[in-house]
Amino acid sequence: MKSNLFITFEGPEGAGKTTILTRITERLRENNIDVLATREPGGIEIAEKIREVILNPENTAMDERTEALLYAAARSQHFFEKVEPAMKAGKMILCDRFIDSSLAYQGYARGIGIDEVLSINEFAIGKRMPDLTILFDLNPAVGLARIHAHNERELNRLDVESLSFHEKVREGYHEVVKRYPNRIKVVNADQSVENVVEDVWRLICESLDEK
Ligand SMILES: Nc1ncnc2c1ncn2[C@@H]1O[C@H](COP(=O)(O)OP(=O)(O)OP(=O)(O)O)[C@@H](O)[C@H]1O
Ligand SMILES: Cc1cn([C@H]2C[C@H](O)[C@@H](COP(=O)(O)O)O2)c(=O)[nH]c1=O
Repeated sequence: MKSNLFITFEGPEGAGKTTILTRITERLRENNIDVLATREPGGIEIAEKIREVILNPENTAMDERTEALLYAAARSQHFFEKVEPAMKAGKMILCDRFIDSSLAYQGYARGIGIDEVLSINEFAIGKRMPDLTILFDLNPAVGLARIHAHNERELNRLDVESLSFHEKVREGYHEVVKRYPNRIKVVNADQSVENVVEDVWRLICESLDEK
């Protein structure tokens, strides 16, 4: 069975993407599937440097178009340096965020426009889209409360946006789902970690069966 699927995890802050990605990676490896787990923005040196610029809370003057272009630049470097070669080597890719984050955050919530942000991303990565995207759907207030309660990482420039911004991000994701109903599968992220892992595992197995 071919297992070199490109799978992305999407959703608002604190939805559990990183937690579940780690658990699913372990389970895939136990099943002898060769997996590359990576993240955006970042995943390689140049893109991690761009991440520091985008997410630094001191960069309050950053224009929203600059922000969208920096995410697209980091994506281009990460995709061609790391993701595509790994896919060609037969690996399954699990990527924590990808293009749909840009469509929801910059395109919809920032108000640049989903089509406009799509077009700069088409310049960055061509028409390469994931085989499967899992949207971790959650009330953003719940996700933000998780981040504040656990206090595991510093808050970044996007985390500290208003609750209404994060509510728009969620709406933005649902607009993006309407555009790509076959690719994006929605999971209820407001349940136990175990239940979310099982829902995500089932979706990945279904995609593998279809391949
Ligand atoms: N299903 C869950 N129920 C309760 N808490 C959870 C659940 N999933 C993850 N968490 C906790 O919520 C916090 C955020 O989780 P995680 O970092 O995985 O989210 P994320 O979606 O990757 O967030 P971000 O995009 O903001 O980095 C962590 O402390 C994690 O332990
Ligand atoms: C890829 C991408 C990300 N973002 C935002 C979403 C988050 O607020 C941060 C990344 O932080 P995380 O802890 O790694 O989830 O960046 C965005 O606005 N647009 C994008 O394309």
